[in-house]
Amino acid sequence: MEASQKDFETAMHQVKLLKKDPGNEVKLKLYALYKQASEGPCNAPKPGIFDLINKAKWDAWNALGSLPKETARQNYVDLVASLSSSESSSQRKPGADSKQSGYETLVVTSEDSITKIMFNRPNKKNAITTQMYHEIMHALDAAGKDDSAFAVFTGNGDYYCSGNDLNNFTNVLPDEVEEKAKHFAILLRNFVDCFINFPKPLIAVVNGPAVGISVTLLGLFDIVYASDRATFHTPFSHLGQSPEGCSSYMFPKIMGSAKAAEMLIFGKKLTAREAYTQGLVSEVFPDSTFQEEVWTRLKTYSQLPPNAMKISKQLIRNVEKEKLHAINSKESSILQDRWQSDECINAIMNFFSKKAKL
Ligand SMILES: CCCCCC/C=C/C(=O)SCCNC(=O)CCNC(=O)[C@H](O)C(C)(C)COP(=O)(O)OP(=O)(O)OC[C@H]1O[C@@H](n2cnc3c(N)ncnc32)[C@H](O)[C@@H]1OP(=O)(O)O
Repeated sequence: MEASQKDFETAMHQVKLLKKDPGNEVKLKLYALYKQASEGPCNAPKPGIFDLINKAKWDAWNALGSLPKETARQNYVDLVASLSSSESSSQRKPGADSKQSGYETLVVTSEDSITKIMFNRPNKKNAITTQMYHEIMHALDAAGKDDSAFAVFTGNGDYYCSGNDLNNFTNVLPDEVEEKAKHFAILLRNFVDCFINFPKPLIAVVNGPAVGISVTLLGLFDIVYASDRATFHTPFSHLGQSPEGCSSYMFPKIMGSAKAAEMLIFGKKLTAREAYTQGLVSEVFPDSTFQEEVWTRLKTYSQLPPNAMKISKQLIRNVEKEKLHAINSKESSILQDRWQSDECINAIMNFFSKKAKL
């Protein structure tokens, strides 16, 4: 299948996550393909002979001649995929129980055929920064292709995750608000798409309170285990925002529209038991034995035939995939407007002036 504009945008994000410098030759190739894919054949004036860097870039772009934009886009996506996958395989020893390097906001490990992706900003209650969104997308992409049976998300410290890091919205100058909102909407859509598309069973081990996007995404997980200390809170109206992560569709489907509305419109916080009763959580465990019980169970499940589990997950989920992509796109575009509203801007300012704690 031909690479879409969305694949192209995702690849552009992935390039920023490469840890190793791919070298000048590859960088020139990436530059040339990017220009060809976004602007078509080289139309810029040739730089002067002593302008070595710009001349090298111009030469690389010009060398692509009349290569169609779509082919350039595909080649760009393929090149980035090969750079990312060679980087992740060189970071991992085959068959070893390994902590994967290259992540700053996550701890990603592979053990017992399980890829564990742990939010790792315990001092900030695991709030998700822009960097963390990118690292999660990268980790999911790698986990979808590695030889693990399934992927598990959990949090380091007392929280599972406090949702979007509200600092993502600070330090934005008034004339940048519109552009930033557009940028975040694209990031959000790409981020949630990675969960919709994840091909293997996706499991959440909710070790403590969960807020915002870390809750809404649970509707796209296959199994959710929760400590009895966990709570589930989606304070979108308090923040002048609106639901994401496909929760506007998945939550009413899971718990019925009356219960979903209490959460998504009024921001009602659920206990783990309530979330279980409403079908968002598969099982609740006492906090004192949570880690031991859950991981023992997951290790047993991870020995089941991986292809059978993958196929079953896809059978369950794929019927609604297109619908979920459309819902994600709609939710992201509504949020793009919300982030520019006075309601939202005031709510974020209140959080940082500590007037309003959820
Ligand atoms: C690309 C953009 C995509 C956006 C997608 C849309 C997503 C939407 C959402 O996720 S909405 C939900 C956003 N989350 C919140 O509003 C939670 C805000 N945090 C709180 O209300 C509280 O911090 C708490 C209830 C989670 C925990 O309270 P408490 O136990 O009293 O701890 P502290 O408040 O002292 O927190 C410790 C430390 O962490 C910082 N922090 C916690 N959560 C966030 C956050 N979401 N964003 C930024 N910072 C956060 C908090 O400020 C403290 O920092 P400090 O020690 O003061 O430096």
